Amino acid sequence: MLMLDQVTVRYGDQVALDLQSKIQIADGDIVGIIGRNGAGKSTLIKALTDQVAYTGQIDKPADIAVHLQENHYPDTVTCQTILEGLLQTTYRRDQKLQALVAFFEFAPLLKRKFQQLSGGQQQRLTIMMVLYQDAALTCFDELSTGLDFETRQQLMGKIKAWYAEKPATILMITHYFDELEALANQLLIIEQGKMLAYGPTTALFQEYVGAAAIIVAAPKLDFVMPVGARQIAGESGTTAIGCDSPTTQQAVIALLNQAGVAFTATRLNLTLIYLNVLALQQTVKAG
Ligand SMILES: Nc1ncnc2c1ncn2[C@@H]1O[C@H](COP(=O)(O)OP(=O)(O)OP(=O)(O)O)[C@@H](O)[C@H]1O
Repeated sequence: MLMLDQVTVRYGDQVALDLQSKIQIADGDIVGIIGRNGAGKSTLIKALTDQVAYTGQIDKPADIAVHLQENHYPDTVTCQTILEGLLQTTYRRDQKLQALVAFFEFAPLLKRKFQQLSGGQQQRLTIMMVLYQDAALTCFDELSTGLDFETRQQLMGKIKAWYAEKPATILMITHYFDELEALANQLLIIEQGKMLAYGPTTALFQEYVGAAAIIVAAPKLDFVMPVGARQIAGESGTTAIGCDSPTTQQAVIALLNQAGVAFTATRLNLTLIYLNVLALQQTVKAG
């Protein structure tokens, strides 16, 4: 169990994180942490791992593994030497490391130097070192930034498969909501250092979007919404419709089909949760 209570971090005069309430994360939860650039996401991980001073209380496991945004390794030695040096082991005699290297299909790259790897391969090396630790809590900070869609999907698939049978708690910061959808069961939204929403992804969808939603790739629609359906915040150029039940969703779908309009139907969409949490906060501020 991980618990953060009223955690505040200051950099000089600036308050970078001010969580104001209590956050409890259960063992085995995979928590996606999202928010704009500079929201305080990395600062939260830094507080958890004692890289910055904080006020408030944090109860955490003794062993935490962290994947940082930036990783630098020596240029002159091979990846195998980096692995063996940092993990203090010998590849030939370490079955756990061998299994990890096989799982991440890294064996052909062991003799290469770090700078001879592609971005995705560099990430795989770092991820292997993080996973090797088998920590009770693992934090990933933007591990797929700069990678192409396919490489990101592959990495996420690997991480998901690796943890499928393991009781690990994971915090994952990312700007790619699609990759969280497949992985996270909890979502923490941070904005200007404050917690805007935290809870199971399904419960947040229900609360901020509806029982179901429809996304139409057009900024405007020309029909009257059925009862129980309402336009909600969506990505620009699209119209998002929140529905209070699957039946309402079906009614909207029937209208769209009649009008010959293409759409996507969804029961869980993190982008819609995020945009509607932000929209609600702006309404509260304005009011
Ligand atoms: N060492 C530091 N000294 C001073 N200010 C800092 C320091 N590190 C971060 N900040 C500031 O604290 C705030 C939160 O930064 P943080 O890195 O936690 O944001 P983030 O949500 O992780 O952003 P991003 O998505 O861009 O990585 C920002 O305004 C940032 O400029």
